[in-house]
Amino acid sequence: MPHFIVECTENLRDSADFQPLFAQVHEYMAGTGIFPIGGIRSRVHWIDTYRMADAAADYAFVHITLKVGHGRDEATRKAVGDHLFGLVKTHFAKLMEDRYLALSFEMVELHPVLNYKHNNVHARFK
Ligand SMILES: O=C(O)C/C(=C\C=C(/O)C(=O)O)C(=O)O
Repeated sequence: MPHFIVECTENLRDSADFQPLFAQVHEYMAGTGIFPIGGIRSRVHWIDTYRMADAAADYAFVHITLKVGHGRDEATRKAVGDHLFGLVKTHFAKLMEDRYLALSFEMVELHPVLNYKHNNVHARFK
């Protein structure tokens, strides 16, 4: 972790290109100096079964959960969240002009004790 976890409706599969967004997210997070690059992971879960609003149009949504370790103060987490949601909004700005789309983002702190890690990627960046 941190985990940048995207839930995205299947109707965006051809138009939402996540790799450029992930590259920006990783670059920013690593650049803050408070997230170890070897722990940053991003992924998309495509959702093929959903209902949105009145289901009367081809609505789409992207919900992102960022899970981070315990201990960073709220001002720090807020600054990170504000920046990341800004990247997300910019990434989807054109699509937002063209179709119905709901974007949302939340940051979740992992439990200070019940959070288990075993990761040999960090050594590569030492
Ligand atoms: O503390 C956490 O679990 C999340 C985290 C970093 C995690 C790793 O580096 C890892 O799983 O190897 C964080 O910095 O928020």
